[in-house]
Amino acid sequence: MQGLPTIILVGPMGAGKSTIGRLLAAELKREFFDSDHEIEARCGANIAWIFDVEGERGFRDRETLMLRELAGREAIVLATGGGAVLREDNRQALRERGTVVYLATSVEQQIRRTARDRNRPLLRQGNPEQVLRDLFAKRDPLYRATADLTVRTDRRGPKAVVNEIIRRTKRLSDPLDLKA
Ligand SMILES: Nc1ncnc2c1ncn2[C@@H]1O[C@H](COP(=O)(O)OP(=O)(O)O)[C@@H](O)[C@H]1O
Ligand SMILES: O=C(O)C1=C[C@@H](OP(=O)(O)O)[C@@H](O)[C@H](O)C1
Ligand SMILES: [Mg+2]
Repeated sequence: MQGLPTIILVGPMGAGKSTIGRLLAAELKREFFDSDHEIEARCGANIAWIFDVEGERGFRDRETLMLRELAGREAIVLATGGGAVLREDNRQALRERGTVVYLATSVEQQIRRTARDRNRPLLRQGNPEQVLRDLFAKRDPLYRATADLTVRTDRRGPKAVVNEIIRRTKRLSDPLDLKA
């Protein structure tokens, strides 16, 4: 086996994609990319500003271009934003280019983990709990349809989640390695 293919993390806000992606890349000695950070760097503005000025549609167009570009890189770890699975084009690009891992978590944990962050514009309109529940209903089937495997992140810390991702992605790439 030539090592693991690119690992792509999908899932809702506060599931831990950015945090776990960075740790996973360090553990695997891979380059790490976070599509939101790359969009911000290229645009010279933060996500909240892009939503304010260009609307969600403008952000999604930037996201689609960035995902296509990043998914083309070899053997990286890629953390996506929570809405990356909304467009069929995105889902296809992610599925084609790597092992996709759905980081799943409870709405209660999402609320705790996102409470202090001001850079998630979707959580600044209306009641965050209701917004997160509505997004879950719409997006959970899309995360499942895109992902090769699902890992829960609500009941353990990032390091334990990283270890489970490594163990399960190895098994996917090399099913006959019974030690994995
Ligand atoms: N498994 C976890 N256990 C505890 N806290 C976590 C876990 N994963 C992420 N966090 C914390 O939750 C917050 C949001 O995580 P983040 O990586 O930004 O999520 P995402 O990129 O999926 O929106 C951060 O403060 C992070 O430290
Ligand atoms: O769920 C979403 O639609 C979004 C999630 C955010 O990323 P995180 O999931 O990393 O918070 C960011 O891309 C943007 O605010 C939109
Ligand atoms: Mg993130």
